[in-house]
Amino acid sequence: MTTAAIIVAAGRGSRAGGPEPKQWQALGGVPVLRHTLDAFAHIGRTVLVLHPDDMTRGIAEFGGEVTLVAGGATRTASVRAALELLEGSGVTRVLIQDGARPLTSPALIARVLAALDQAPGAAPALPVTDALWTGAGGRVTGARDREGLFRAQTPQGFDLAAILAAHRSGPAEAPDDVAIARAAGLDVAITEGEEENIKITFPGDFARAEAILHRRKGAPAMDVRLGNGFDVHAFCEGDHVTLCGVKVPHGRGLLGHSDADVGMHALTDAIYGALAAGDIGRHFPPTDPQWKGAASEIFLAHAAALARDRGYTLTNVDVTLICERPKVGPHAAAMCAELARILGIAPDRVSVKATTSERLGFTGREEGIAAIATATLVA
Ligand SMILES: Nc1ccn([C@@H]2O[C@H](COP(=O)(O)OP(=O)(O)OP(=O)(O)O)[C@@H](O)[C@H]2O)c(=O)n1
Ligand SMILES: C[C@](O)(CO)[C@H](O)COP(=O)(O)O
Repeated sequence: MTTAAIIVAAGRGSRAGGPEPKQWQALGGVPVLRHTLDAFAHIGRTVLVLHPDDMTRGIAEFGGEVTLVAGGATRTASVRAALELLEGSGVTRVLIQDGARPLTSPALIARVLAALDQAPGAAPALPVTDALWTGAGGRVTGARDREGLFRAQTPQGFDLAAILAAHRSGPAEAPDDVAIARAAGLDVAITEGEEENIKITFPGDFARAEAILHRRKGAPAMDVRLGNGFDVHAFCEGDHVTLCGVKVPHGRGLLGHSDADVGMHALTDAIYGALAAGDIGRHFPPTDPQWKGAASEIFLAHAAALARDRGYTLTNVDVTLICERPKVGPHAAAMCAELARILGIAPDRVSVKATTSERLGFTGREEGIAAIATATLVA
């Protein structure tokens, strides 16, 4: 019996976002695909299916260890390309794996292979344990029986001749290869899947996968990130300043492209910093006229949403405003409440305080206000 792994990685990862398709993004310092290939290295022969645009990179990074083939417009077409390539190669069975599932364990692969000895198809799955509802318009409209329902995973293993024939005669598109196999009447055994055998699908899955990797390496599961931010705005003509979302009466205003909320800007940068996601200017360029006079709440809400999307919880933030005047103390509680509202966290996780610079420097000369901020994110 000669087995080959087929790793399909020709998708564009549109739901995961990021600067490049998810299979190329870093996980534990190397591309997601590196982990997936390593998990199947012991199988001996691997066919890696890549998007035509990625072939040059694929040859450079993995050319020496796998057979490369260009994928199609759908996952089904990508699998088919690899199956056709393997026909007549001497391979008798295949394990078809999502490139975006980097944490598949040797034990799970062994279970699929063992089940393949008894059936022409075998695939890992986990029973549905949560209650199942139907819903519409944000309301529960009914319930479904979860008995006998499973969440499908990969690798899905098959007799090569049987699954190739099923693909040739089957639907052009299907959710997975088990669906293709079943449409052709093949018997598919269910083997035990694993909660950690996740497919990277959404942005937050990267943080989940990182946490699993850390735990497997014996490192603490918790990913704690700290970011800092600093900002300065000069005084100008005006009758108030906006600080941490609160309008504070003052004999001067603050100069800036947006509403010049120096405290909120420092905090926004602290969150971007913790995420290693650049700074406020990268996400909201000052050259873009649409941000002229904008409420800084937009920037802070964006940074908080980015943190949530990546799977982080904002555990606390701390802002220090540096100015001689206006006096911040009487407004600090309102500022904390406003920041907490925008961030979607409890007010007791938000601190706003102020200090003077003892009349030294530009803040001491009352030429402007400076702010520093810290944010902690945990996944
Ligand atoms: N034309 C395609 C589409 C998907 N895949 C692969 O199939 C696996 C599972 O698909 P999915 O998670 O849906 O990946 P994408 O199609 O890349 O993601 P999205 O739907 O978010 O764009 C991935 O490893 C993906 O690269 C593929 O090889 N060829
Ligand atoms: C094949 C698969 O991974 C089984 O769970 C899945 O069907 C493919 O991914 P998608 O997110 O459904 O496109």
